Amino acid sequence: MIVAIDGPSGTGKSSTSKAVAAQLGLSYLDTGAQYRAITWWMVNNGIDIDDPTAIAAVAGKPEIVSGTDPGHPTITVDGTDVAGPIRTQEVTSKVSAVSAVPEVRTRITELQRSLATSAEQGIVVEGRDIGTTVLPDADLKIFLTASPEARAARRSGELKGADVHATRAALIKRDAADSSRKASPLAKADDAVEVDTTDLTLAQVIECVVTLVEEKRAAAK
Ligand SMILES: Nc1ncnc2c1ncn2[C@@H]1O[C@H](COP(=O)(O)OP(=O)(O)OP(=O)(O)O)[C@@H](O)[C@H]1O
Ligand SMILES: Nc1ccn([C@H]2C[C@H](O)[C@@H](COP(=O)(O)O)O2)c(=O)n1
Repeated sequence: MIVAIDGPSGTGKSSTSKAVAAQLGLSYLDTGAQYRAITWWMVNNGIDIDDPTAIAAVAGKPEIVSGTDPGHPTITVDGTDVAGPIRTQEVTSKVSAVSAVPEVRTRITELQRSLATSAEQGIVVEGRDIGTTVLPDADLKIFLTASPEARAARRSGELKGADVHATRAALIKRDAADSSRKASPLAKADDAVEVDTTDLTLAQVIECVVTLVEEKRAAAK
């Protein structure tokens, strides 16, 4: 069972995917963390983020390893645990530029496909282009949405004290960059089920996705 969960930032992809995977005994892969990890490496190694040619030239250098246990997801770069550093404002503001470079996407997509095919019990993979490009044959594709207001309120709650208007503007900017890049943009696959989470609690979204997975499993028997 391969489940692809895509959508803009703050729609609940990570929280939902982790919980669904844990509940159903599946592995879990946060592909955004991989793009953040390669961005962290670029920043740490002084690569000019505004120079796609410079990024492309070194895209194959860092070794990125993702742990896929939904109860304890991990991410390392060249053996260093970067779970904390990849969530800084600096990385968040630069990740769209780095992830738009085709050589970066080719590299990370290979990693994602290899992890998905080696997950013996199945896997929930979340990101922006999983249903359209990375795993177009996924058994179930979900596209989560939510209003910018709801997403900004969720993120501001997480980043205690953050201004909700600035948070809303930042996530709209990142979504626009992720949706308009040439290489594998953020998009809903034609055969994805769209779930608008604006007025749903996280528990309701998890229940909805678990039901969709169980229906797929039953239909496959
Ligand atoms: N339905 C919901 N109702 C209320 N809060 C939610 C809901 N879904 C997620 N959240 C909260 O919103 C925040 C963002 O959720 P999450 O990180 O899962 O989103 P995401 O889509 O993975 O975002 P990103 O793509 O930016 O990583 C978290 O604090 C999470 O607990
Ligand atoms: N499949 C993916 C996943 C993520 N990205 C890029 C675009 C996002 O802005 C960034 C960080 O993702 P997040 O941690 O917020 O989920 O990574 C992508 O291009 N493709």
